[in-house]
Amino acid sequence: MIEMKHVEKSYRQVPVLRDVNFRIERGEYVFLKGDSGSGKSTLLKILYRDIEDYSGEVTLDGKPLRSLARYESRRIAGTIFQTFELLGRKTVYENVALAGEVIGRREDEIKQETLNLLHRVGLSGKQDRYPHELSGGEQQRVAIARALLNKPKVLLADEPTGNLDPANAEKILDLLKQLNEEEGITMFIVTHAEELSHKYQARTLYVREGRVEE
Ligand SMILES: Nc1ncnc2c1ncn2[C@@H]1O[C@H](COP(=O)(O)OP(=O)(O)OP(=O)(O)O)[C@@H](O)[C@H]1O
Repeated sequence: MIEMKHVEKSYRQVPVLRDVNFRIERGEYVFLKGDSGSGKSTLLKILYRDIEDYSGEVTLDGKPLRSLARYESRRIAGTIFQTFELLGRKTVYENVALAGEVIGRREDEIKQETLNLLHRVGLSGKQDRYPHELSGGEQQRVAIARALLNKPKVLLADEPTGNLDPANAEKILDLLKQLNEEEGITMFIVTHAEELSHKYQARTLYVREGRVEE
């Protein structure tokens, strides 16, 4: 589902990723760890097409990443972030539905799926609230619903629990695990939450000295 071969990335001649090689199969639930500044976000940014100037080969869903248009790869791989990235002037419902509107999906379909997803992530009844009227954990649930609206095969999560207290962090990781098991969505999660991630006995990759190790 995700593969990197000999991936290298430098910022102004300073190498961050030196020779990254790994493979994640469809349906896996994988954590990505590493020291601060080791290159975890950089690696994820390559996958969600925020960084295009790297060398090496990246494959997403069996296709070379470079052969896919950005919008195609972003439909295959949804994203969530530490900072949630919700639109403050839009309601919960609108934040999620917008993901369908921008790619021109039918309104009735968007409505049904948005409501289903909000229920799925535990936010039924909060659809008309604004992000600032929600807890951090709830905001991250909105972001998860938004990321899932267009049925991605992979969810790329950059520190999804970084702004949450331990109890809410655990609930978010539980939800991601549930979505992985029940919907078969491949999960690739950057996390520092050491004590929490042990609970899942998940495969863990480490970025060390510009390489990825098991
Ligand atoms: N746009 C940029 N320009 C120059 N250097 C950058 C840029 N983005 C990141 N870096 C540097 O690249 C290195 C890797 O950064 P990256 O954000 O990928 O690390 P990280 O492992 O995600 O760190 P953290 O755990 O602190 O979020 C760091 O030394 C960082 O300072």
